[in-house]
Amino acid sequence: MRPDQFAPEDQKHLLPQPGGDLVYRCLDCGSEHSISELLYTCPSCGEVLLIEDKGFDQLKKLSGAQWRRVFDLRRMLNIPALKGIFRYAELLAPVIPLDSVLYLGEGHTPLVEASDLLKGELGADFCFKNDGQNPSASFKDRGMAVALSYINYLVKHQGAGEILSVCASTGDTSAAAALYASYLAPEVKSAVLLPQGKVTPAQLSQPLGAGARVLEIPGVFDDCMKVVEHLADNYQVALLNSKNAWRILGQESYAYEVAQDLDWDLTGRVILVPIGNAGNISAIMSGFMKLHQLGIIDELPKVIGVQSEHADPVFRYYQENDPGKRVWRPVTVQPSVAQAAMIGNPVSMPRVVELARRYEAQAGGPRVYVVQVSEQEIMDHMILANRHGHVVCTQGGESLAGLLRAQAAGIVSAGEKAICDATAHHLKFVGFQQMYFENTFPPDYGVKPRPELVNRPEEVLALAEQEMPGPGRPLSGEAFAKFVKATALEVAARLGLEKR
Ligand SMILES: N[C@@H](CCOP(=O)(O)O)C(=O)O
Repeated sequence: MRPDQFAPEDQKHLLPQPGGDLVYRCLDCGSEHSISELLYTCPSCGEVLLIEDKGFDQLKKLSGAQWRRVFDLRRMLNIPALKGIFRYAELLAPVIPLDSVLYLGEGHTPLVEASDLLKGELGADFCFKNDGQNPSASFKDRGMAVALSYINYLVKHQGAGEILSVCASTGDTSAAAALYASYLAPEVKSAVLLPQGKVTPAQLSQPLGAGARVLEIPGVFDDCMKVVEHLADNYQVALLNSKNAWRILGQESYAYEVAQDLDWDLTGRVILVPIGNAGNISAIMSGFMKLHQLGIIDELPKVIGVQSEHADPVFRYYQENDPGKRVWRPVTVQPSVAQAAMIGNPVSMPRVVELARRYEAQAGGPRVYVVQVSEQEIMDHMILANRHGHVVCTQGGESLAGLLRAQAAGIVSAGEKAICDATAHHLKFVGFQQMYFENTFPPDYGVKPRPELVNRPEEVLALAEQEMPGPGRPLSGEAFAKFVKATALEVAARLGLEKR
């Protein structure tokens, strides 16, 4: 619909107006810094930042019901800038005018209900939110849409010159960063740093295809991240990891979409999200808190972070119940099938600690948990989900495995319903499925296939005394008819088909 087709009283708030009073706020010393330049850490104390809207209370001029109506009506608009996550512009980055919004089709990924059979088998009530259905096939596109829209705004309206964006990545961030940056060529160029051999072939192909400089570094993601942080501290580059607080704003849209798709009713809902660099869980908590503060939702859902036992620093941190006694200790990661989350020193840990504290204060009690799962559980649950109609990556398997652990631990109770985050597209991680089906996992993963979950192609290649077609050697006439009949007979026998 066009804006002029809406009722006059609805037109007033239909199109977001540039506004807000955004500042970087340091999570440690509390100092405030202008957003006129790109900052990643506090110039006063070096801690990570969040972007805060000092004008947020102005949004309370509309009631929760009015905001719900605005966001619901915007669904009907055919304005590209509002088709994606900027539908929630006032909550994300209201300083960015619509003419600078970069929309590549991100957001509004589906909530897919688990089948009754799968729910019954697992004894759990849940759906997946398929964030693999974003343009570069992961949730990172949400964050990039805001970070690159802001860069676009700086270039278009603030006279910023050429920008080189950099990021470290386990595969998804680099794919998203390269894609969004390439849309803004030639003003924006992109370089990505990858831990050599620790990114799947599909993920490696993505930044290459988008024309980014791809630099492979020895070590793991944490090593690449340190190099990128050094670059950002010492050179003219735009850092696109979630250390960049604009990324966090974009990823809050996950929470807004979940709430909207559930008709803004989060009663008895539980959110399961894998933790890697910890930007996503930070964003999700922040997003739900904003909705709650504006009266758009009445209840804050439980948020459960999930980590593999091969990369579990956040889980370990929260093992200590007494907040005063918790000690942050990065870990050395082991090979993990949840490769996107194979991170031992997440840059957003200070955000997690602070936002979880605020979340629970706002909710009036415990609402944030972290559970740990095994590599075996991740693989088993990814495959189990996928053979019940889902398109779930290893991180999605991690979310589902986390749900079952959370149920066993009494964190999720009967009657509660979970939303499991499938963070990326399954096809990025098919190598792990193949290793499972072929039983070729290197021992350090600790994964053995469950026979009932294994699936292998069967060859129907050579039939006795039957001429078969080959590449560049098609059959024709009588020979082709005989081939079709003989092969169909063989297939029917293997499938146990009865003749009509
Ligand atoms: N899993 C990530 C790691 C970097 O995360 P970010 O959200 O801080 O960019 C990836 O895909 O690279």
